[in-house]
Amino acid sequence: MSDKLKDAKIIFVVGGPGSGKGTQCEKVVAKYGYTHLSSGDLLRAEVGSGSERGKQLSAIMQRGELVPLDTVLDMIKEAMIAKADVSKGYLIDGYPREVKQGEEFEKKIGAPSLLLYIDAKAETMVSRLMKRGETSGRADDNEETIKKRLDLYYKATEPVIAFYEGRGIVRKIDSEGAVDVVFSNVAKAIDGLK
Ligand SMILES: Nc1nc2c(ncn2[C@@H]2O[C@H](COP(=O)(O)OP(=O)(O)OP(=O)(O)O)[C@@H](O)[C@H]2O)c(=O)[nH]1
Ligand SMILES: Nc1ccn([C@@H]2O[C@H](COP(=O)(O)OP(=O)(O)O)[C@@H](O)[C@H]2O)c(=O)n1
Ligand SMILES: [Mg+2]
Repeated sequence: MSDKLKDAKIIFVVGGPGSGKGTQCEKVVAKYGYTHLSSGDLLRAEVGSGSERGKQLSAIMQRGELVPLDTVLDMIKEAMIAKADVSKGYLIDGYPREVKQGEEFEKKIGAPSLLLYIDAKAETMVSRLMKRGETSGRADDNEETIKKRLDLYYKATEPVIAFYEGRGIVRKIDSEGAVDVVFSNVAKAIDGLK
């Protein structure tokens, strides 16, 4: 465990591609002042830098596959440490993607006190992502990659939720409705934290 992050309050935000994780995290930042770290955004920033590592990441992400665990975890940890002195807590969005990622996070950083499970139907997620793809500029917001991201989500990421359910820290949030309705339930889950 890292000293600087020893007592940090950590919330994992998990859900399928396009379920609305980023949308809800923005609202949590506005209301609670938490630090939002989207693993996908961190990776896209590395791709955008044009570095050699970014080029390798870009290819993996375009295929809808997972980048190596250590790469993502190091990026998250670095970003957390950079905010350690001012942060009230962290929203870790889009991580863990598989049980092993969660285990490594806990070894290197710390344990989450809550897992927000943002849940929407597959067809809802696909249609949101197709719509977002019209303007997002994201190379992975296309039909073929969306399908792979979804498949991988059900195979690798859903077991993460079951893993943390065993610890009683999962709060399932139905995200089929309007953004503000979803957020009222997210806020209830966070208010329940002590
Ligand atoms: N109707 C409705 N649309 C939403 C809601 N949340 C998000 N959206 C839309 O769905 C799309 C995806 O939302 P994001 O917040 O980017 O989803 P994400 O889970 O971060 O997706 P990834 O970054 O692909 O993992 C966006 O274009 C949003 O406008 C919601 O609660 N209700
Ligand atoms: N922890 C993570 C997060 C993202 N990624 C990669 O980054 C891509 C985009 O992640 P994201 O969280 O922004 O979006 P979704 O795939 O959840 O819609 C994923 O499809 C993976 O290729 C990863 O490998 N590991
Ligand atoms: Mg996102």
